[in-house]
Amino acid sequence: MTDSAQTPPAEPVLEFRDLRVDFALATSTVHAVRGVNLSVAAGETLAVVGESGSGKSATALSAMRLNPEPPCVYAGGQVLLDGRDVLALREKELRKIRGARISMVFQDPMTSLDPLQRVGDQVAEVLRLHGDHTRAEARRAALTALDEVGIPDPERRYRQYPHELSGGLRQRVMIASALVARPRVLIADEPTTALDVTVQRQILELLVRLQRRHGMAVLLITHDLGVVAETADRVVVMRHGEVVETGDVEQVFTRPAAPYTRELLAATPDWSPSHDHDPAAGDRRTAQGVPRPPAERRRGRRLPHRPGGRDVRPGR
Ligand SMILES: Nc1ncnc2c1ncn2[C@@H]1O[C@H](COP(=O)(O)OP(=O)(O)OP(=O)(O)O)[C@@H](O)[C@H]1O
Repeated sequence: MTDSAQTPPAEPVLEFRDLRVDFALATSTVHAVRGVNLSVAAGETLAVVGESGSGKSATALSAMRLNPEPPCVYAGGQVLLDGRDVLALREKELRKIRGARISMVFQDPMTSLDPLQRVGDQVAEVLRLHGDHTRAEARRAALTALDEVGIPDPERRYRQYPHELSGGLRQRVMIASALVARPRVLIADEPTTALDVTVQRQILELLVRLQRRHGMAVLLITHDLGVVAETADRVVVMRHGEVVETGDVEQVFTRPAAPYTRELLAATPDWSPSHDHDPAAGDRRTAQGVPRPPAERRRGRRLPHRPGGRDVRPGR
């Protein structure tokens, strides 16, 4: 979320170099990621879009070496986090960086939160795992994190279990635990897909705010081109495990170079953020969570209005 016109490109925090990821199945091998190169700098949001099965999640999970092995085989390339190849680290070293230097928010917090543990303790545990925090310090930091992600009455919520929270609050808890250790990189894989309309918007606004405040590098995986237009600095378009196009969001959306990007944009004629939302009209575009951007973003990033058409989730 930088102004790329004014700020020179910063050093990448996370860099994928010719990454190749295979899934070795019983009768065949899926070449899920076929030589992907991309990088994200501090304070930057890079969106990854593409049809279902194009290798977005397999790429993102590689940044934490989280693809299940087997069947996953890292068949080539590097994933450099602050210059160190994550794929060459031992499990013990990986545990140190996961959650501390790089963390991830998934689509469904119910699968990531422990149903039997109080949510506040789950946030505090990240610090207990990674730092030399006392129990009291970790608790205080967790309360601050819950407050920062906009959870009202954090003292009370701290003691609750995941099932006692709404989907939106659970996603906020996930974001709090992803960010409590102040990672350099946040990976958000369809972070709002499971949420309802207004909550989607709130969560995206929250991510934008936190990203700006902490200057993290954000890798955002989404099917929603409206979200990309509003929140990302650059975009990578993937297809069949390869990057087909990459560039500044405005440039890619207004002057797409690859035929596939043009198809993707044509299949989603309503991605422009310049529409007004009318919930009564059942606006599917907004139903996928286009956040209302801060004023300066609206000024800087207004993209051409494309009247008509319905939003189609590419590849879905
Ligand atoms: N754990 C796995 N085991 C076997 N195959 C997998 C596994 N994970 C991914 N794949 C395969 O790798 C390819 C890329 O999948 P990936 O999940 O990265 O796509 P995606 O672009 O993130 O899709 P979606 O948008 O639907 O999440 C697909 O063919 C998928 O079936």
